[in-house]
Amino acid sequence: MNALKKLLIGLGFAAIFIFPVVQTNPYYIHLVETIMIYTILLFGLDIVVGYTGQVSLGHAGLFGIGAYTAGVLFMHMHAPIWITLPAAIAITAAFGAVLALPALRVTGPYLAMVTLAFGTIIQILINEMDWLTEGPMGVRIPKPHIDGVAMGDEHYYWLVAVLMGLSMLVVHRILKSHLGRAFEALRDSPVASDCMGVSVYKYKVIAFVLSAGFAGLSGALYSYSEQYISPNTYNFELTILFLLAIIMGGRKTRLGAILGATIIVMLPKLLDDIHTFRMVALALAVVVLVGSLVAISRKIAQPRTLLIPVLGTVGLAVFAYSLKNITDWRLTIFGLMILLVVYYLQDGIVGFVKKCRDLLVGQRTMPPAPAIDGRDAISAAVRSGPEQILKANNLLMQFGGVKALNNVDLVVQRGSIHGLIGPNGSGKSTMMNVLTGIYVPTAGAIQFVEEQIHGKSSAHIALNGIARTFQNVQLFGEMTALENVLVGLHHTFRSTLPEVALKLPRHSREEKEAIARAMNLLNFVGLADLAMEEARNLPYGKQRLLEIARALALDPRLLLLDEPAAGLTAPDIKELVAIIHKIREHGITLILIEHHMDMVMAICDTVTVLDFGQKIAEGTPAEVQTNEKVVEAYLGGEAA
Ligand SMILES: Nc1ncnc2c1ncn2[C@@H]1O[C@H](COP(=O)(O)OP(=O)(O)OP(=O)(O)O)[C@@H](O)[C@H]1O
Repeated sequence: MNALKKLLIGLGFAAIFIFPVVQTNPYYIHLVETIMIYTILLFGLDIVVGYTGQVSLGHAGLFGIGAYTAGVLFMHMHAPIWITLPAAIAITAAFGAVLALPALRVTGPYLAMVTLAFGTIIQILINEMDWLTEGPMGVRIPKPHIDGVAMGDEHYYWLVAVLMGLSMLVVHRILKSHLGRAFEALRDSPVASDCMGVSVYKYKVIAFVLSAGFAGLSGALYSYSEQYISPNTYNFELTILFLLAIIMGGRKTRLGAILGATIIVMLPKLLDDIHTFRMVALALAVVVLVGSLVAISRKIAQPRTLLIPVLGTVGLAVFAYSLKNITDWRLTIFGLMILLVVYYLQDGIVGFVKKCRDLLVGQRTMPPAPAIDGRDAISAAVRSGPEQILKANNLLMQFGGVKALNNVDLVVQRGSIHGLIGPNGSGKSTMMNVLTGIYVPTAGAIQFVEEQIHGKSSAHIALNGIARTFQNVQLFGEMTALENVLVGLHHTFRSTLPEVALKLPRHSREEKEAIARAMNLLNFVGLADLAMEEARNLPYGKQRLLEIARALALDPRLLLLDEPAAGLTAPDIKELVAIIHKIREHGITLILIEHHMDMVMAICDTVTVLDFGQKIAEGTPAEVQTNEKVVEAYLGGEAA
């Protein structure tokens, strides 16, 4: 974080703290307090929605659990706030775990469906369980007492402000750590995450439980703030508002959460009064009109694309001044404004402002890459293991009637480069997927080093020494090259969530060591200069090299390269071949799938040839090249 950003955050918090001193009207103090309480929930929701890319429709329910934990503990036991807040966090996080553990086992929209049902059930339960929650009557809960004296409104406001600041710090630290990188990686490419030893299921659950914890804290603070809670508050509409707040503010930014909370709290209030609404509509129209004129004059955008937002906002302003009464139109206007923002600002307001800044001021320069310390990037341990490092027996992989692998045996010698070739559809990629646990073979066994690995998860296999690259590059596009390699180094971190949140020495040390190691790995494949560039912006050839560096971060004994030269230019292929030789010199065994025959014949020690899922030949490149079956099946045209 640069000095200017720190200064702005400091000033922002100073303004929040001074607010109740300069503005003593309790109505406004309460409004800002509500924004801060919602912000805490949105910090957590952004972990699930923005970082892991899941949709939760149950955060209003979780918010309700937090509120009722505080309410019920106070009502039945007169528990003080220092008990109700931690209890709300723990109980809501536990509910989050109960929800997430089954829902996240499967991919797809299950989390959305399960959380939707959960939100509804929670509201019904709160209503029905009068013996605990007083049902529709609701629960009254006074402001917290300290030493027997009730806190004043300002003091409670400051407590909320401190807790929001702490939440922001904790969330920021988590998201900048190996945990945050795991969340982001699993959204960008779940299959690559699993193959980097970062279990998609485990980290989705962790993200959801964390998020639920923040919803619990937010709910408990809300109950003291409102001093009365009832089941109606925690409805589906509130869940949608929370989601919209993330989308409108901008995902993956703390400022986006603050902005989103401000919008969902303030917008309905602004629409209460026709004069305020007119002013807002006019200001919006002027901003959009001037912004569009600047964009068109600088040739940043086409007039055609800006027509609808300009007409929409100008139309809204005209409509505002022609209205006599806003009451009947409130919801429609609210919905239309949200639609406009969601449709036109897909990266949210923060994302839009960043884009405008980049366009008007120019892209910001890349921050400098961390230093390279010159240590060997590859650990010596990768050289160990039995002579036959991989033994696959009678592998059968059946998809319906298709036998993608039909009783294939494969033995790979330690320290060799083993080529796997065959015509399109012969089963090479299926073999990679079976070896890395993406597919569980229908029959057969795989022994890697001393362990039977068939049926084991991809993350387990990755952590036990088999790394891979992908035929279609599977990088974590929104992360930098350095962060991509750091995901590969996830297995080197031992620090726990509290250590990350409190920034304890072990975590700082691990992060420093991982960054140094990642820089050495990037240097190994010649990408050190591009360490701070986002992976999606790298040229294609460099992306393939980055995948190799990321795979090497796992300290693999066996590295599987799936068509690494596909789509590369001749100089890129030369660079790639040099890197493959270097990897082998370090003692790492390689399996190489390639269609570039000259490359396979030049660098492989042994070549296995597949055709229609069966092994038709195996031997040295020279033997394979002259094998009749191979010539017929694969090299037929060229040989002829
Ligand atoms: N998930 C799947 N479901 C159904 N069929 C599959 C699946 N994966 C592979 N196959 C089938 O298995 C066969 C082997 O495919 P595979 O992708 O392993 O071949 P390949 O040798 O890697 O081909 P290419 O060189 O084109 O990548 C093909 O007939 C393919 O359609």
